[in-house]
Amino acid sequence: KLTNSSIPAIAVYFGTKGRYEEVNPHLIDDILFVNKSAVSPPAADCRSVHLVALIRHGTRFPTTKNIKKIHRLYDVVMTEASATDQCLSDIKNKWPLWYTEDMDGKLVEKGKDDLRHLAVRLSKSFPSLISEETLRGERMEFITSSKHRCVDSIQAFQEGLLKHWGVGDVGFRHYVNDSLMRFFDQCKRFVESIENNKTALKEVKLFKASLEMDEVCRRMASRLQIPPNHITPDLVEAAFFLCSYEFAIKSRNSPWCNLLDESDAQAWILNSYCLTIVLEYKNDLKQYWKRGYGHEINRKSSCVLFHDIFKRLDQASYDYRFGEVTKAVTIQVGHGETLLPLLSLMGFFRDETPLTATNFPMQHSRKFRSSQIVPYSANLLFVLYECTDGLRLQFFLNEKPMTFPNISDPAPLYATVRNHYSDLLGGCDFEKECELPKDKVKNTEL
Ligand SMILES: O=P(O)(O)O[C@H]1[C@H](OP(=O)(O)O)[C@@H](OP(=O)(O)O)[C@H](O)[C@@H](O)[C@H]1OP(=O)(O)O
Repeated sequence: KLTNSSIPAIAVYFGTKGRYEEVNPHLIDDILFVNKSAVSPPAADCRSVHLVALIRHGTRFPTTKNIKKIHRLYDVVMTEASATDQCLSDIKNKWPLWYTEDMDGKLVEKGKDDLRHLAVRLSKSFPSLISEETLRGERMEFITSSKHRCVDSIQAFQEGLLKHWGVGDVGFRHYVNDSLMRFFDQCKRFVESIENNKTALKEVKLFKASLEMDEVCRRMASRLQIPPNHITPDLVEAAFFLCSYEFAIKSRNSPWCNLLDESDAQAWILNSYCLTIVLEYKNDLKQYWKRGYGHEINRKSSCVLFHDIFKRLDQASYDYRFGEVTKAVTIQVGHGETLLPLLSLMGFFRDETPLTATNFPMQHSRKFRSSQIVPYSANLLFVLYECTDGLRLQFFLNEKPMTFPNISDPAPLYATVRNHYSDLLGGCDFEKECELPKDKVKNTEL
């Protein structure tokens, strides 16, 4: 078990490379703990009848792209750094470079545990829905993205349930559905205008060339005693990622973290030059412009998933009115890039001022903070309850109840939620939104 001193002070800033435990710190002491009052029905006369869970895969290795950057950083530090402090000596003498390119984003053992434990907690939270009986009655469905880390995650989730229920193999199945869980790959407009368009992330590029980032590079160069122009933003980021990966994968507070640790962090925060918060912002800029509010197509590419979720809720609500709810649970596993567009489409974590390269100093209290929203095994839950006055819907992010944007009731009537999203429900057509603009179609045809 980790003690507080083995948790890097900067772990809450790791963004999409952060541990789930950082957003739910009570899990550090008891990974199976469930806050019963947070997940209990909204009123005594309510009973849960349907649940849709959208889950990000668990802790994973770095992608090949980032493993290459880690190797470059290691080479520079080993050949050029001349500082004489303990931190550098630990890196040079005690830290073996163990990342290889074939690890490419695969799920790690801790990642399997993330999903096994989440499965147990969700079963404890919603015992009448996520139950052996529901499973045996074929009222539970498992859907995943085709990526190895997601398939391995859904299998770990199923293992967690079996162990919790104390039963042997029950012939769990899962369905791969990339149209739903990797909609971004199939949305031509997104691929053309964001993924393959160098200018789509220009704010990220500009921020990498900003004064803040420049200062961050200079500070790291001076810490290592390396000529300042030899430390690039990519290398500083590699050190940040290394600290986060070592911690998430191996639960180690590695010497790379000490390199980033600034005892005078508070003062630097005031100056906007704290290494960690600058790097956190850089990552949030990527998420914002690639998966969030930055470009409309980011959000709209998730229309297909949005409709699928409401189709399931509608079906449950229809069944409820005319008999018994047949399907009880859908568990869907995907990526950060599955969850963030959907959250943005639904209006969560929207800041009045867009995140840009130049307004970092005024974004300290921004809502769009990926560390809080999409750590490994992040999850969105839509839970439908039957209550005396009708069906009600509750939304949870990372097992904590959240209100829908502009609806104050924590568990509004399902009809109210449908009404709130009526424009999206009546439109938001994936095919239409994802069509290439006419001129682009011509270009590709030529
Ligand atoms: O910066 P990396 O290479 O880790 O980016 C990954 C994505 O990770 P994220 O930016 O969310 O931290 C990864 O998302 P995940 O939820 O599956 O971890 C994504 O699938 C992958 O394509 C990488 O994106 P990129 O296009 O290389 O930036």
